[in-house]
Parts: sequence; structure tokens; C-alpha cells
Amino acid sequence: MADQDAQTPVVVDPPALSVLRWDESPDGPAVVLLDQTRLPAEETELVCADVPSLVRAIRTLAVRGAPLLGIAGGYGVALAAVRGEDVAQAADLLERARPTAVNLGYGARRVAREYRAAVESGAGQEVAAAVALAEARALHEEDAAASGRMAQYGLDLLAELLPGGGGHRLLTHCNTGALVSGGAGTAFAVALRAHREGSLRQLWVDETRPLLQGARLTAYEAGRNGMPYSLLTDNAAGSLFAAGEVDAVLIGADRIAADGSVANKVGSYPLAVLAKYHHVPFLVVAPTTTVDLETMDGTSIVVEQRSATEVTEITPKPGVPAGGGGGGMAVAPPGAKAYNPAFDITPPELVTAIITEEGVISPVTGVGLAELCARSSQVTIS
Ligand SMILES: CSC[C@H]1O[C@H](OP(=O)(O)O)[C@H](O)[C@@H]1O
Repeated sequence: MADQDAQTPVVVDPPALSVLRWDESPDGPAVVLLDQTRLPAEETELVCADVPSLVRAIRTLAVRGAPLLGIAGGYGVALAAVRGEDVAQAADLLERARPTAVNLGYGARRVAREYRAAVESGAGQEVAAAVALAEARALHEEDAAASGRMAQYGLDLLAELLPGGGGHRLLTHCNTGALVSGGAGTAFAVALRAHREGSLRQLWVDETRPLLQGARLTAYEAGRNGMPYSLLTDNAAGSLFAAGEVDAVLIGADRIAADGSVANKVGSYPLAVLAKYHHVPFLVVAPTTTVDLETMDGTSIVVEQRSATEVTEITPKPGVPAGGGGGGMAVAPPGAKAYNPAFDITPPELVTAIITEEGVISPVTGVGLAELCARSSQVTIS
């Protein structure tokens, strides 16, 4: 039942996306973002010249995705430092903007720590601010390198798990490409590497209700890269497994607890159950900055609850997010209540392997995670 309309896999090299950059304009420093709420219809930039505007961009998912949130958190603290503002307060505001992705707090706290160390060592404000900015850039570059290493580890694991020829049929959920990363992404980067190496037969893209990161963003990235993809409603995934059309599931993560529990976009847990039932590998791809060894298990992970209007409305046009500041188009009766967790938790026993930039662990055990993180060059922040 492979998609009859599957695009012929043609490897292209699209222009790199400028997802997030530091900008020093005559008007002053700013974090400049590709506004993801307007994709795929419009590629527009959002200039965040202060921390409150960056916090709003994070809350509205103009910038999103765990690794990129970490990078944004780091640059946000550097922005406060360069503006001579309270760096500790900026780190706290940024970390609290979205609670589940551990990377956001990690990036903010890491840059704040370097700034504080510089001040405590006697550096003046300007030098300390430069140190903060340098640390934010280092975090950005480390994430780009991590993305490339995860892609290769993932490609090698797919070859091991799926030895037959003919290419892999991979299912992804949400968006885990360049739009969440300093590089090509996490789970999507594995699928993209497979495509470039000629081993991607089909990419199944879950639309990912309610904010449609799959339909709007992953389809956009897959199309840009000439990948053979088909979009599906989240509800259709089960029938794909039943038809034997899925060789492996590739997802990202927002927080991985010490026991290997994985917080990821809502809808990940049902895919893990389907994968288990149909004996399909369920692979999590995430940098070690997403592993939180201080959170013991999935029950301790805070799952972000978002507004009901994201479920009861749909966005009528780019830039008017469903559930945003009004303007969405109602699909439910006025006043309808809605359950809208942004993430769910997959227990370790449903995870085939976790692929990080430091290697792969399977079966997923706390010891394996701690060992991987010990190898990581990522500094740990208490
Ligand atoms: C690999 S990080 C991408 C991760 O972030 C997404 O969440 P959101 O779009 O709400 O930031 C989703 O959980 C993805 O797996």
C-alpha cells in the first residue's frame, strides 16, 4: 500500500534554514528567529530585542523544539547580559516559559553560570557579557555537531535493525528537523541521512494535532529536501502498522528521565504501544542535553498543559495560531472544554533504543544513560 503518489526520491541540497541567529544591528542586539507559527506559508523573521519578547516567542512556539529551545535560552541570557539586565532573572523567566523541555533551562542556566563566573572573577560587565555570548554560541555549535553524530548513529542502527534491502519506511511524529536544532535536527536528521544515503523508501509524517508540527513543519522540511514523504492524520497511524507499512518509528524527545522514560509530543506514547504490538523498533533520537538524570522517572516530569482553544479552534491563516490571541476558527461549540497536554510519557520498556550524539543505548536503562552523559562534552549545570 506504499503511497502511490510518493515523490521520487531526489537528493537536493536546499539553502540552509536560518532558524535562529544572534544579530548586532545599529538598533542593538537581538535574537532573530524564523517564525515557525507562519510556516509553511510564510518564511518570516521575528526579531526579539529583549527577553520578554523572546519568552513570548517561546510560549507561542514561534521558536520551539527541545534542542533549539536550549539554544534560544542561552542566547536569551546573553541578550540580557549585553543589555545590562538582571541575568539570573532572565534565566528564570526563560526557563519557566515552557516546563517540559529540559534543554531550555539547561541552555539558560549554562550561559548564566558562565556570566556569573566571569563577574566573580573580576570581569567588567562588558567582558562578562561577551563571555555569555560566547557560551551561547558554543552551545549552538555543539548542538549542530551533535545532530550530525546522531544522524550517523541512527543510520547505522537502522541498517542493523532493518537488514533487508529496498529502503526503510519510517514514521515520524511532530517535527524534529532543522527547525528544532542547530543542525539538521534529531529524529528527522536520521531520516534525512537515510534519504541522502539512498535508504529511505518512505517517510510517513504524522500531522500531529493540535498545532500540526508534522503537517506544517516536517512536511515543509521533507519537501525542501526532496524526501519521499506522505502526510497522515494521527488517527491513521494504527492502520499503517496493521498493513505492515512501518519499518521503524523515529521520534525526538523533550526530556528523558534517569530511568529512560521519554517525554515527547503528545501522541508519542500511543505510537510506542502500536510499535510494541506490531514488533516495530521505536527509536528515540535526542542529544544528551535532553537527558535529565535528576528526574528519576516519568512520573516526575512536568507535562505542559496548553490552552483549550488550541483544540477547539483551528488556525485560519499563517501567524494566527489556534488558541493564540483570538482569530482562530472554532471547530467545537462555544465554551467547550478540552484536554490539551503538549506531551506524553513513554515508559522505558516501550523504547527500543535511545540514540544520542555519544552513542546508542538499548535496552534503555538508567545506567546506560548516565554512562552516555558522562562521555558528553556538554557541561553539567547543577
Ligand atoms: C527533538 S525536539 C523536538 C520536540 O519538540 C516538540 O515539541 P514542541 O513542538 O511543542 O516544541 C516535540 O516534542 C518534538 O519531539
